Amino acid sequence: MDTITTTTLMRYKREGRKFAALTAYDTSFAAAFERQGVPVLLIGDSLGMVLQGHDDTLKVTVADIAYHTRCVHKGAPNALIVADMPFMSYATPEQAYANAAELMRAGARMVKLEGGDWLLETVKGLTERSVPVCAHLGLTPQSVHVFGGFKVQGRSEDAARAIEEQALRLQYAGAAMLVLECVPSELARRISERLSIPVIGIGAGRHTDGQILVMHDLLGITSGYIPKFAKNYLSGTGNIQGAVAAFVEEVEHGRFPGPEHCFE
Ligand SMILES: Nc1nc(=O)c2c([nH]1)NC[C@@H]1CN(c3ccc(C(=O)N[C@@H](CCC(=O)O)C(=O)O)cc3)CN21
Ligand SMILES: CC(C)C(=O)C(=O)O
Ligand SMILES: [Mg+2]
Repeated sequence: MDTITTTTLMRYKREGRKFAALTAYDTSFAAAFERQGVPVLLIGDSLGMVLQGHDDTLKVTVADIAYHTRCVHKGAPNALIVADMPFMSYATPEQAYANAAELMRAGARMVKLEGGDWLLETVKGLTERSVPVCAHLGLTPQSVHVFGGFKVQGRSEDAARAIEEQALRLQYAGAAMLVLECVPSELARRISERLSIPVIGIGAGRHTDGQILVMHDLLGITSGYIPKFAKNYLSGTGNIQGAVAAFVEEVEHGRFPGPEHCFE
């Protein structure tokens, strides 16, 4: 795989070429994902749930993400490696700068932050200081206790408009990419059309530029409640390489997600 940069993804977007993304936490899976042509790998703070067994993502530390970023970096030298900034690690711009530096030194090439307008100064400041930023709107799991559960966001007209306007302002502040999680498909379609930066969806319908899944959901080994947007690709293929290849293929051809994985 050629080295993937934000320029590559901007070109995919202009060409209308859909792309796959996966979470990754270790060298061996990262290498397998890169080999199957997954251009974007996220060291997600979902690791607090799928690796550490917590019931939310709030207990994850910068050291945890840095450790797993080092592991993924070794396995996937060419993928665009995005590291989640954990809960409260970007509460002020200064904290964000120090913690983003640690993740970049661990091998990240972009950091992801959850939130809207309150983050505009931080996004601008990080970008000016040479750290590419991916914004994350909609169901932002670090806010689960504010939302009162992992609930679809942007269902009302007002809430949808607020998310759309925040997406535009985040792009204007310098965000290089956007993750939209658990929002109605129509809202995600509108935002993906209005933004020039790549938009990656999870539970956000089929019209975003990219699609991301937590790798454990792709392999069907998530314990407990499985989100509606997840799809087990291992059951249909029988081996991990085949599962990843099937996911990439379905995303690139617009066959994933299907209506059963979306919120209307
Ligand atoms: N295995 C796993 N997959 C994920 O996608 C994921 C994690 N863990 N951990 C971190 C966050 C938490 N996420 C979640 C967790 C649950 C739902 C969920 O239960 N959603 C309901 C929506 C209910 C509604 O408001 O209609 C669903 O039916 O999927 C969504 C996202 C996404 N992330
Ligand atoms: C689900 C993705 C977008 C994420 O933020 C994570 O894995 O932590
Ligand atoms: Mg996350």
